[in-house]
Amino acid sequence: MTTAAPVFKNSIGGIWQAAHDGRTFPNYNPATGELLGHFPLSSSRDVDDAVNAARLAFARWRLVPAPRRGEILFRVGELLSRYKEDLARTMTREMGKVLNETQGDVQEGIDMAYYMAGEGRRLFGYTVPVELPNKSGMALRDPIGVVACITPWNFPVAIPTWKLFPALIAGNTVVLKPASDTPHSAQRLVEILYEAGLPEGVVNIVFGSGQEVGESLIHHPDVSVISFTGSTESGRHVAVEAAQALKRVSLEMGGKNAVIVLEDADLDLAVEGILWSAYGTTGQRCTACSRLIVHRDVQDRLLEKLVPRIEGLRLGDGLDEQVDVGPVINASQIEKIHSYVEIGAREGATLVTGGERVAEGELANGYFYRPTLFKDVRPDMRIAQEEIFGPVLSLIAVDSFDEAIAINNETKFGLSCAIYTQDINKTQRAIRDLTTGILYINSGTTGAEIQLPFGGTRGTGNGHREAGIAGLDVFTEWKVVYTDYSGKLQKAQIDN
Ligand SMILES: NC(=O)C1=CN([C@@H]2O[C@H](COP(=O)(O)OP(=O)(O)OC[C@H]3O[C@@H](n4cnc5c(N)ncnc54)[C@H](OP(=O)(O)O)[C@@H]3O)[C@@H](O)[C@H]2O)C=CC1
Ligand SMILES: O=C(O)CCC(=O)C(=O)O
Repeated sequence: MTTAAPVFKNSIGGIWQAAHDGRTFPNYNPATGELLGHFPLSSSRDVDDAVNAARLAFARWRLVPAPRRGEILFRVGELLSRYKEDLARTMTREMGKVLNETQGDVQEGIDMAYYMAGEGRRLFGYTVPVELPNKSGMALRDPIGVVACITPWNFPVAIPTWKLFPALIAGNTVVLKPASDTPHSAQRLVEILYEAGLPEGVVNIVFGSGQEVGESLIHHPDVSVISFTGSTESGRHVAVEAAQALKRVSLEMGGKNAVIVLEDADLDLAVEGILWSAYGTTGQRCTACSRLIVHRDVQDRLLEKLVPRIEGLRLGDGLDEQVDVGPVINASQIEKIHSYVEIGAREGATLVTGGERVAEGELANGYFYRPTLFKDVRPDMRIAQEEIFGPVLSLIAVDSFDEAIAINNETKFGLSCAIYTQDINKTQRAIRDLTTGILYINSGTTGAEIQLPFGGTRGTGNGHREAGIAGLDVFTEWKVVYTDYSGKLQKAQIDN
C-alpha cells in the first residue's frame, strides 16, 4: 500500500495555512530519491501577511518581561530534547547527513534554547559614572522589530535556532524562510515553538524560493533586520539590497578552512581531525576543512595513515548506523563538486583518491560522491581558493611554519582553522597571526559551541557573530539613558 506524501503549510499569525495561490513544491530524500512531502511555494502576498503578523505581535512581545520570554525558550529546550530522536531522523531523511550528526544538530538547538533562556534573566546592559553629581547614566538593550531569518540546508535546525532564539529573547518577532531543500526540519521547529507556548505571530514561517520569498523579505519595508546564512553570492546580494533601506544585516557565508600539520604534530591525532573535518557532513559545513597545509617533512607519513582511512569511509543512507558519509544535498551540488574535481585535475593537482560519483546498488537513487583527496596543490589553484562545499580536500605542502600561516591567510574567507603541533611557542604565534574567526589547536576545524561567538573574518561575513553574548548584538539596539536627579541646571551642563 502506498500512502500519499503529506502536504505542509506556512505558519502565519499562529495559523497554519496554504500559500495564497495554493502552489506547492516537493521535498525529496537525497539518499533515496523518496518523495517526503509538499510545501507551500509562497509568494510576496504570503510574505506580506507574515510580516504583518510579526509586526502586530511585536507590539505585545516586546513588553513580555525577558525572564518570561526565557521560560518559553526553556520549554522549547525541553521539547527539543524530548523530540530529539524523531527530529534527527526527519533531518537525516531530508538532508542526508548521518544520524549522529543530525542528533548533534538538534543538540545545538537545545543548547541554544537553554542558553538564551538564561539570557532572559541577564540581558546585561551597564551603568557607568557620569560627569555630574546627582546624575546617572546607563546603557540597555532594546529589541529592534521584525527580523527575517534566511537559513541554509546544511544545519536545518541548529542555524535557525542560532538566529531565532537570540532574536526572541531580546523581544523581536520573526519571519523564518528556511532553505527549500530542508523545509520539514524547520516546520517541526516552529511547531515546537508553538507547543512551548509562544504567542501567536511571534514566529512565522514562509516556505518558498529564495527568488520569491527571500527577495520579498529583504525588500519588505517592515523588516528591520535580516540574518542570513548561505552562499557568498546570495549573501552579497542580500547586503547590497538591504543597504538601500539601511536595514541591519548579519551575514554568515563561506569558508575555505585549513588544517595545518607541522613537522612535530601527533599524526594519529591529526588524521582523526582531518577525516571528520573534511568528510563529516559530506564536507558540507561552512567550517569544513578543504585545505590541508602540511609540512613537507611529514607529508608522506601523514598520507600513509590518512589515505586508507579515507578509503575506508562507508557511504550510504545516513539512517544506517554503519554509514560514515551520507549523500550530498542535491543534483546541482553533486555537479558542482565534480566540476571542481575536473578543474583540480586540469590545474595540475594529483588525484590521490576519490574523484567520482557513486551510483551503484543501494546508492543508485542518491547523490553520493566518493571522499576525494588531491595532493600537489598550489595555493593559487581554484580548488585551494574557492568553496566547493563537498567531500574534496586539497593538500598543499609547505617548508615552514611561516609559509603555512601565510597560505592560510591568503584566501578570501576566514572562518575556522586548525593547527597540529606540540610546540607551545608555535601555538602562541598561530593565535597571534592566523586571521580566522575560530582557531582549533590540536583538533579539527568543526565543532563550534553555542556559548562562544561564531563567525569569520574577511569574506566569510560582515563583521557580526552568531551565538554567545555577541549573538545578541545583531538583534538589539543600544539605548542610553541619563537621569538627572539634581533638580536644577548644573554648571557643567551650561559650560558644555
Ligand atoms: N556558510 C554556510 O553555512 C553555507 C554555505 N553554502 C554555500 O552556498 C552554496 C550554494 O548553496 P545554496 O543553498 O544554493 O545557498 P544559497 O545562498 O542560495 O541559499 C541560502 C538561503 O538563501 C536563500 N536565498 C537564495 N537566493 C536568495 C535571494 N536572492 N534572496 C534572499 N534569499 C535567497 C535560499 O533559499 P532557497 O533554498 O529557496 O534557494 C536559502 O534559504 C553552497 O555550495 C555553499 O558553497 C550553502 C549553505 C550553507
Ligand atoms: O562546524 C561547526 O561547528 C558548525 C558548522 C556550521 O554551523 C555550518 O557549517 O554552518
